[in-house]
Amino acid sequence: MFYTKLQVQCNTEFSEILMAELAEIGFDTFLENEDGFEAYVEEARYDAEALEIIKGKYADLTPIGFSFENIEKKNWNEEWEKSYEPIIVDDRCLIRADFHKIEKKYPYEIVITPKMSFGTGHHQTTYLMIKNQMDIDHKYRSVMDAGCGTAILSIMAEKLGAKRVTAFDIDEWSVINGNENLQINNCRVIEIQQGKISEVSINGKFDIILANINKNVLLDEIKTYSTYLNPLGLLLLSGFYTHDIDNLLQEASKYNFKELRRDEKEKWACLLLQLIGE
Ligand SMILES: C[S@@+](CC[C@H](N)C(=O)[O-])C[C@H]1O[C@@H](n2cnc3c(N)ncnc32)[C@H](O)[C@@H]1O
Repeated sequence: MFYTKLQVQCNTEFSEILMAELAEIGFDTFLENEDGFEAYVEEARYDAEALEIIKGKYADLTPIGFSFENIEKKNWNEEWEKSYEPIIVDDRCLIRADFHKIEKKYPYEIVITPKMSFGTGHHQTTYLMIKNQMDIDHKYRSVMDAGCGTAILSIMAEKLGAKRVTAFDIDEWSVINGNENLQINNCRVIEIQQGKISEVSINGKFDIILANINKNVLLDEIKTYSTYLNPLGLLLLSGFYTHDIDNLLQEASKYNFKELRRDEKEKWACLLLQLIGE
């Protein structure tokens, strides 16, 4: 069997939406790389016309490049594994796929099977979230993971001692892939739902909310996060650039958040906020 491998060159802000569009036309594995991402589809399901429609839809919004090659299935796993490197966050957490050999033990280890869901640790924002989570006391805390992708942050939360994690994502692939990853990592306290915060079922309040989504969704939802946090609860945000920090802080200040810490990696930002009294 042959697969078509498509290399998509695009601005990182468009990766997520383009992956979703390609998933609609049969692509089922996505891997981010320096230029954008790789997408794979069985050759028989490759639909050049549908791809042209997607190209046309985004042509005026952003420059996008597509190049493709056909790969035989026997080489396909090899190809995919070659381009998926393990990640070490801060010398404390190893994020790897199950086919990677473990060469050194780290205090934390997360196994992620990368499919189409965002969140393998390769993106700066996931890296920043994991790094900052490791400095937050999660023991016996209740945690919300908004926009969970592969559920990588939920898995980290459980490994750090969280007593319950409510995770959700608008993307149904995230629920499927997230649950696979929960199994591989022997997680017990995480529940994943599909939908936005206003659509999923949420019980009680939380000590920590993790939200790595994007600037616009965060600006819209900061108010809602404040209603789900216990007093002095923590909100860890990423998915936006350093130049968006002031905008987010201004919105957060309307709902009694104060900044505890900021971090950045290659222009991507991460903010740790705390809900203070009225
Ligand atoms: C930047 S990825 C982060 C994934 C993962 N949490 C991580 O840190 O790697 C953002 C995720 O949020 C999801 N998403 C986008 N808008 C959302 C919304 N309004 N509510 C919930 N999830 C959303 C996307 O489907 C995507 O999986």
